[in-house]
Amino acid sequence: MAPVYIAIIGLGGVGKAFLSQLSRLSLPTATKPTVIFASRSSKQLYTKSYDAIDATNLDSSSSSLLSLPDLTAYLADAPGKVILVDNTSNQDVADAYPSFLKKGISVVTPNKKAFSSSLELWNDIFGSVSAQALVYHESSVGAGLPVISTLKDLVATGDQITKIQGVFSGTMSFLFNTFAPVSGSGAGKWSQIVSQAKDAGYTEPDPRDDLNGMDVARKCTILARLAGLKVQGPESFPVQSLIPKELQSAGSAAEFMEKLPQYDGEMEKYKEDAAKQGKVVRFVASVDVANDKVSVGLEMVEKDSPIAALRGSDNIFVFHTQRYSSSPLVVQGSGAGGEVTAMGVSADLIKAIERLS
Ligand SMILES: NC(=O)C1=CN([C@@H]2O[C@H](COP(=O)(O)OP(=O)(O)OC[C@H]3O[C@@H](n4cnc5c(N)ncnc54)[C@H](OP(=O)(O)O)[C@@H]3O)[C@@H](O)[C@H]2O)C=CC1
Ligand SMILES: N[C@@H](CC=O)C(=O)O
Ligand code: NA
Repeated sequence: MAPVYIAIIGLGGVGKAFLSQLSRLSLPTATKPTVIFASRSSKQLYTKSYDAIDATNLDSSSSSLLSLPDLTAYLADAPGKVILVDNTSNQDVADAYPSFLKKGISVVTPNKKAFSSSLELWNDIFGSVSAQALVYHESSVGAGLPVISTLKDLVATGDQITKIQGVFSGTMSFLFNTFAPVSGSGAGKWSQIVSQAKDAGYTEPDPRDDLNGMDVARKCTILARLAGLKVQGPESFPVQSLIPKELQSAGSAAEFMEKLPQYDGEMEKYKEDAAKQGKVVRFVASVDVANDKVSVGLEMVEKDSPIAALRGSDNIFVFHTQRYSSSPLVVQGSGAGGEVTAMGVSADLIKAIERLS
């Protein structure tokens, strides 16, 4: 059997957790993968002769930097099957998936960018998939929760999706569950809780990508496309941003975080408005397949609703389908963080290896 090689791009919160899970994967010895390439934004580690590398040594590496086309050529010439694990949120890497796939390199990733940008890129990616070049992206929605696989199974077995709704962001869930809990007055100011979410590894590399609603909009785009809607992209439907107007053009993420405390009052107002109605405010998403409508934004929800009952960084995905019409299929649990996201990536890797073997 040909050896299986892995190239890992991105060793941040998810990448590091993935690396530690990789050493414990339950696979037959003959199919155990060998890591031949690892990179961060300005470091790469590999050898010309495709030797096994120790990715934990990446920071002391002096390997010369390969461009994405050079990396594609390097991996395409490897003497075995190659799986690229993209643990970045980088658009350029995502844009290169069709080139990797066309060269027989499979892709496993939690990166949402490739699947939620233009429909053209989506079609190019899935048009480039073959028996030798697979794509798995479970953790791009709901981290390791079985959301993509469940939706694909429903569709592949002939069910009709009517609507998918819920809380699709670990960051937003944590923020509102902490800031506006069902009982009590909340555990701090909005900006402090945003910092906690960032420190816990729930946010995107730039937390503004969560707060502007785009992370949830990207997940909705992926789910909508898998459910059969031709959504053009995350900007083609209404998305509510929680970024204060005055900070929309703030420079760096650090600058944004520094100024955010000045606008804590805006979120207090939402909390108070909901409390006056005996409700709590939550960031809710809806992919209404039957009516071809997608929306993302704040809603006042009843305190005894399943959405209000979420804890920590939990997500909830409620699938209403033709089969699950009287009682929806619900997927719920921790929806962000390095370990649970890496679990989805590692499980995808196992599936890819099993299918390639
Ligand atoms: N964290 C979570 O809970 C979840 C994350 N995801 C997705 O997982 C991915 C990773 O998230 P996370 O680990 O939290 O993010 P981090 O910011 O912690 O890590 C990102 C990593 O990508 C590297 N990187 C960025 N651009 C490039 C590039 N062009 N070439 C090589 N490396 C690059 C960074 O390098 P450097 O170290 O040099 O900065 C860093 O190591 C994202 O797509 C995110 O949306 C999905 C579900 C949940
Ligand atoms: N930033 C995202 C990470 C997972 O996709 C979130 O908070 O859900
Ligand atoms: Na998932």
